[in-house]
Amino acid sequence: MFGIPSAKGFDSTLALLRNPYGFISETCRALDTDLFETRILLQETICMTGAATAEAFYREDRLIRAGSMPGRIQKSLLGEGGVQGLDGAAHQHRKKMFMSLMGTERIAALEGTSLHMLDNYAPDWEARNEVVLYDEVREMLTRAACAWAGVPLNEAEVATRTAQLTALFQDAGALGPKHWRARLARHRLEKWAARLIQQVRDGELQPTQESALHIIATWRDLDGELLTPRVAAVELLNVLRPTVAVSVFIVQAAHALHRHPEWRQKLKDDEGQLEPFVQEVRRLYPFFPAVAARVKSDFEWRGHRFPKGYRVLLDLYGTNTDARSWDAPQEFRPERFHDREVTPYEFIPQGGGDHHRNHRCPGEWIAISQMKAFCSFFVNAIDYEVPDQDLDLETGELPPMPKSRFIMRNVRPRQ
Ligand code: HEM
Repeated sequence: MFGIPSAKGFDSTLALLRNPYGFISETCRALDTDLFETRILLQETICMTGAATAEAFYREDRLIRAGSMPGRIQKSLLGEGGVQGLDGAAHQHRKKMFMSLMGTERIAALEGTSLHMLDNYAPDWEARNEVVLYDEVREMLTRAACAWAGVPLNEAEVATRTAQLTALFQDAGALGPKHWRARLARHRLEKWAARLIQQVRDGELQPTQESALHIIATWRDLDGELLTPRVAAVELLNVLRPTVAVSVFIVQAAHALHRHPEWRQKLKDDEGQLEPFVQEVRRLYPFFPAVAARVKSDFEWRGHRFPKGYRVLLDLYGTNTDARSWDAPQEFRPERFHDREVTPYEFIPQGGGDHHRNHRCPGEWIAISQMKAFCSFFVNAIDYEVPDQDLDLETGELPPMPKSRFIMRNVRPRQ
């Protein structure tokens, strides 16, 4: 049996914070390995990258999620008691609730709602000299997500809920006041969402049967009990927050269209190119750096010993850009998806493995369909200019966005 190689130094927390998308893969390359041991937040941690390690990571009989997330991420981004921290039968049962929201018709309904929003917003964009795309899309997706989920949202609330839902994914990983802003946003959103759940249970609100609000408010866990209002609130936010977060992918897609203008014409000529284009954005633009689990009991993998209780981090970004799986991995080449079946372990921007059995993101179809709808709108429905601005991705931020948030000027309908 071989020991797992160790990273230099006593603790790698700072190195990871400084370089969240490169630390694991670069350390692996330096050590000529695909996994190594270190300490993160003073805890023994095994970091891994690449498709083979992803396959090992999604062995849920060996690696569990309970207690794997740092408390500060739970108190801001994820909330407590939600599906992310469940294991085994309890996880699979709760996951059914999310998967039941993802039927083809429901995904199409959300896409239709967003397209309707775009039609409503476009005349206003035309009337203004400039628009900041990220701000517009976040607000549109807040409206669309709430409408689709059966959540009432009056006009006076839109700006506040948009800002709060954004704080959950944009400020959670930050240090200092931004992080506290995310925690405050979570506190307020959970109170709001718990009240909605209670109103449905009391018959004061009657969202449609297929809406997320109805399904979550009436879901029963394996013990036959309704979710507590607080846990149901966490799960409702597990639908609203990430749907608004798709705005990041949409801005990244607009950025890719700008940096690779030849793709505008390709997308116009052939809508079959939309899917490879958005898949390449999801592969190459950084979003979530890694996911975490914990070793359930000692096991061996390829001769390496994984001791019980160790935290394990799987490098998502490094796996999506691993030269062992992808030719010229740092080049933007949507055509690589034309004739390629990807395994559930080499292309993992939203986690890997099986959607039903593992913790893989149930929202992948939403992300893909929303990105396609917005890209199609950008190339077929409007013309716009992209004025000089700082379009470098701000890698000190999680997720990285262009500093300018992508300004569009002189938006007009396509003739
Ligand atoms: C913005 C684009 C999105 C990204 C980058 C993203 C990313 C992720 C990642 C990395 C995971 C963890 C996978 C793992 O632990 O193995 C995850 C899980 C999850 N995502 Fe997403 N996601 C996105 C959109 C969505 C959407 C639109 C929804 C729902 C409407 C959603 C709901 C969830 C839920 C409920 C989980 C927990 C699943 C489980 O623990 O079984 N996500 N997502």
